[in-house]
Amino acid sequence: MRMVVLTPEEMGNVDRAAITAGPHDGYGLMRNAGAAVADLILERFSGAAGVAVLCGPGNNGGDGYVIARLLAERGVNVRLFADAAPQEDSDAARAREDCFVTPEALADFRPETGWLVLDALYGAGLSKPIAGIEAELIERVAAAGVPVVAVDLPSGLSGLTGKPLGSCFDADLTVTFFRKKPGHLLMPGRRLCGELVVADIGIAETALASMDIALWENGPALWRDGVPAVEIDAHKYVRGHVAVVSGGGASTGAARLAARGAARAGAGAVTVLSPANALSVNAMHLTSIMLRKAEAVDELIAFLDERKPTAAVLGPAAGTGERTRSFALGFLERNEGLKGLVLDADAITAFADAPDTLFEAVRSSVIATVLTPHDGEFARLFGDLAADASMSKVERARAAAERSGAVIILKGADTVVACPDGRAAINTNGSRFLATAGSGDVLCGIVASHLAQGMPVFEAASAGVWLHAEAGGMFGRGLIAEDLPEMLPHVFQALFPDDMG
Ligand SMILES: NC(=O)C1=CN([C@@H]2O[C@H](COP(=O)(O)OP(=O)(O)OC[C@H]3O[C@@H](n4cnc5c(N)ncnc54)[C@H](OP(=O)(O)O)[C@@H]3O)[C@@H](O)[C@H]2O)[C@H](O)CC1
Ligand SMILES: [K+]
Repeated sequence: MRMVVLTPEEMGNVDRAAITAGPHDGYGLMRNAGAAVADLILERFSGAAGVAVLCGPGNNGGDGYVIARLLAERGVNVRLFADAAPQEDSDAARAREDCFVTPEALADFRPETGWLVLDALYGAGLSKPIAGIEAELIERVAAAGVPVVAVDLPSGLSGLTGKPLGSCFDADLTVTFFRKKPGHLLMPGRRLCGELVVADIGIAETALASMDIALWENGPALWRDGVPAVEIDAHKYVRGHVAVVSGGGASTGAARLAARGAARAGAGAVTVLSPANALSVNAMHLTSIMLRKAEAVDELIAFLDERKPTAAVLGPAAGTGERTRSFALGFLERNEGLKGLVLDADAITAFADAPDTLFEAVRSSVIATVLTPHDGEFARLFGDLAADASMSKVERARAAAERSGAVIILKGADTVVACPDGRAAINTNGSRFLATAGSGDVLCGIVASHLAQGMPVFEAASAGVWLHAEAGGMFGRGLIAEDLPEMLPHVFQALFPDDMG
């Protein structure tokens, strides 16, 4: 199943639609939410000496009152801490009335060893930084190192951006409802949530039917059907031909890593395009991958006319000068044969002084273009978006995609893929071991390979990011970039077990 991600605002719309459709009213959903969290606490923290429930003034606090009552009814030692009473006649007010545990002042809360803290201060309605006594209390809990279970979101964390607004709980377990929100998946939110559980609270799947869904957690369900099958009568050029541009004599490894990634990801043929001074070093290290001299753009054009590659990679250690700029524009001017282009690293930096030149070329090109910046490279092309701290990583990537006309792979521990049409995916299977030199070069090759095989661009980019991360995670500690292409067959075998033979 595709893993839909809802913004807090969209979740509010779903709540309202579900309440209108029935059978649960708002208090019914709140009771279901509270029951889901209480059950998890009983299951996971049965050894706790007690549970300190911290309630805020809104519906997140309302969930807290339900949880406090249910746990107390089951014989758990419960202390309840709350200051402001919920708004009269609200669901949270009903939950407080139905809760027989007497509230104590938040200022009196002291974390106790062996107890669990249940954080129901703020959730989706966080509207400003947490300050005053609540901020102090968050610091006390962190200093005591006691376990924290957060309702919906760790209080202080923005469900939209994944960034803390002032003080923020660092939870061991976060229980959210119906669907994940961007703040659960974007860093540092993903880390601050601890383990994330999505609980069913009785909202029907049909609540999503009328919504314009444009954000997903990246995973095979998003693109698996688009991965081209290898037909029984396939020949190598039917399986796509990827061209990878190499840098000069002392910087050729990056292109070979991309080329190897492209080959292992299924392209039938791969050619490295090399300047004259790097031909012999490339020749010494390539076997199944072809090699061709392309010193200047006329040689590139001749190669494209003659060999008709279906996708290309430009950027890894290619240099930031005129050759790279003219190659990028040369690729983008093609109107037949070439279906996809991945621009990375030096091909991004090469346009730092003239981003509009690149964007105009991308927008007027028929070639599906993917840009794969890390944060530093992103800032070189999209300085204003990078500097806008109010934007989430998803919003930044989407705005950049819309402006440039390219699919953006904004890399990091929480890589975001964004399409000019607004679709976006947040990647969550990233391995910390991927932080190694050359890893991004392999990613370019994998993405280009899928483009070369005819996969649509958003799916190709999302598949490439996920497969690359999965390969890194499967290898684990000790990973170097050379290992990534070699892990791909294992990743594919796990993903397509029927594809053997
Ligand atoms: N998603 C679902 O299906 C369900 C969600 N539930 C729970 O409801 C909360 C969202 O509830 P909401 O009342 O909208 O929001 P909060 O409880 O998070 O907080 C709103 C109140 O808190 C005030 N506020 C916000 N930030 C601060 C702050 N930093 N300091 C002080 N006060 C703050 C806010 O004040 P305003 O001035 O902004 O109005 C509100 O008074 C969701 O997270 C779930 O836990 C349902 O229970 C079940 C269904
Ligand atoms: K919370």
